[in-house]
Amino acid sequence: MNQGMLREGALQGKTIIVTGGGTGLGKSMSRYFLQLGANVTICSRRQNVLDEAAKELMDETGRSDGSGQVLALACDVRNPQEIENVIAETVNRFGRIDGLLNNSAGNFISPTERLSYKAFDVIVDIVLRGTYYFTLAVGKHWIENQIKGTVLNISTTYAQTGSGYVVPSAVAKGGALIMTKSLAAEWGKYGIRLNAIAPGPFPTKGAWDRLFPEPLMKLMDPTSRIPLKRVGEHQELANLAAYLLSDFSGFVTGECITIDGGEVLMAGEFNHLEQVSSEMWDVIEQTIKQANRASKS
Ligand SMILES: CCCCCCCCC/C=C/C(=O)SCCNC(=O)CCNC(=O)[C@H](O)C(C)(C)COP(=O)(O)OP(=O)(O)OC[C@H]1O[C@@H](n2cnc3c(N)ncnc32)[C@H](O)[C@@H]1OP(=O)(O)O
Ligand SMILES: NC(=O)C1=CN([C@@H]2O[C@H](COP(=O)(O)OP(=O)(O)OC[C@H]3O[C@@H](n4cnc5c(N)ncnc54)[C@H](OP(=O)(O)O)[C@@H]3O)[C@@H](O)[C@H]2O)C=CC1
Repeated sequence: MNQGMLREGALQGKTIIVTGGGTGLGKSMSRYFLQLGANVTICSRRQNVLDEAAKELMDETGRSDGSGQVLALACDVRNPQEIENVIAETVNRFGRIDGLLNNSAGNFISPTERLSYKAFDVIVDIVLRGTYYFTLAVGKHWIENQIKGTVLNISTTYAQTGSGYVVPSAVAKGGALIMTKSLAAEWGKYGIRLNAIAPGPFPTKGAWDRLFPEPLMKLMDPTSRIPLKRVGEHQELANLAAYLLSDFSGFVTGECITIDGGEVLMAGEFNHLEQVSSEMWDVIEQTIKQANRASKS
C-alpha cells in the first residue's frame, strides 16, 4: 500500500526532529510528515546530503502557508553539544519541538569474532548512545518547558529475538528498546510518550550496501522467510510513524510495533513446512491416523 493514511493537515502545527533524515527511511518518513503539514528538522553527519534532501523534499511537498518547512542541520548524534545546537536552532526557526524520531543508525554484517573493539563501539555509540543522548536532551527541554512531546525510536525485530552477525546492532537496538519502555513509564507523568517501531526489510541503499553486499545478495532472498512474500514499502512505515507521532496515538506509550510482513513469526517450529506438497500431506495424514488407531487397540 503506497498511500498516505492520515487526513490532510494531521501534523499541522507540529515540529519534528528526524535524525538520519537525509537518506533512506528517515527521508521517506520526513517526506510524509511534511505532506501532513509538520515542520521537520533533518539532521545527520553530512551537511551536503542533508541540503540535497531538504531541497528535494521542499520541491516535492512545498507549501505556501508557512507550514511543512524543512531545516537541515549537521549533527553527529554521539556529540551532546551538536544535539543541543539542533534543539536551539529548531526552536529558533520553528518556535517549538513536538516530536523526536531517533532513526540514525550504523550497521554492517560480520562474524563477531572478526570485529575490533572500535568496530563494536562505533555501532553501539551511534545507535544506543546517540538515541539516549538525543532523548535526554529533548526530554529535558520538554520537562523544563512543560511540553507534552513524543519520541519514536526506530528499532529492529532482532532487538527482541537477538541475531548473529549483527551483534553490536542487536545489543544497541535492544538497549534503546528498553530505554523506550523505561522512560515511557517514568515520563508519562509529564505527558511525554515514547514508542518504537521494529521494521522488517525495507530496501534502502544504506542497509542493503552493508547487510546484503555481493556475494551475500546472491545467497539470500530477503523475501523468502517472510509470510507475506515481499519487502516493506516506505509509505507503509511512514504511515505508522506519522500515527505514532500524532495526537491520534495519544494513549499509546511504551509500545514497540512490528511491521515486517510476519517475518519474526518464522521462529515457529513448523513454519518451514510450506515446502511439503499436498500429496505428501495425504501420506502424512494416513500415517498419523494409523498410529492413532494403533494406540487405541
Ligand atoms: C534476510 C533479510 C533480513 C533484512 C532485515 C534487515 C534488518 C536490518 C536492521 C537494521 C538495519 C540498519 O541499521 S541499516 C543502517 C545502515 N546504515 C548505516 O550503517 C549508515 C552509517 N554507517 C556508516 O557510516 C559506516 O558503515 C560505519 C562503519 C557504521 C561508521 O563509519 P565510520 O567512518 O564512523 O567508521 P570506520 O572508521 O569506517 O569504521 C569503524 C570501525 O569499524 C570497522 N568496520 C567497518 N566495516 C566493517 C566490516 N564490514 N567488517 C568488520 N569491521 C568493519 C572498521 O575497520 C573500524 O575499525 P578499526 O579497523 O578497528 O579502526
Ligand atoms: N532498511 C531496513 O530494512 C531497516 C532499517 N532499520 C532502521 O531504520 C533506520 C534507517 O535505516 P536506513 O534508512 O535503512 O539506512 P540509512 O543508512 O539510509 O540511514 C542511516 C542514517 O543514519 C545517519 N547516521 C549515521 N551515523 C550517524 C551519526 N553518528 N550521527 C547522526 N546521524 C548518523 C546517516 O547519515 P550520515 O551518514 O549523514 O550521518 C543516515 O542518514 C535505522 O535506524 C535502521 O537501523 C531497521 C530495520 C530494517
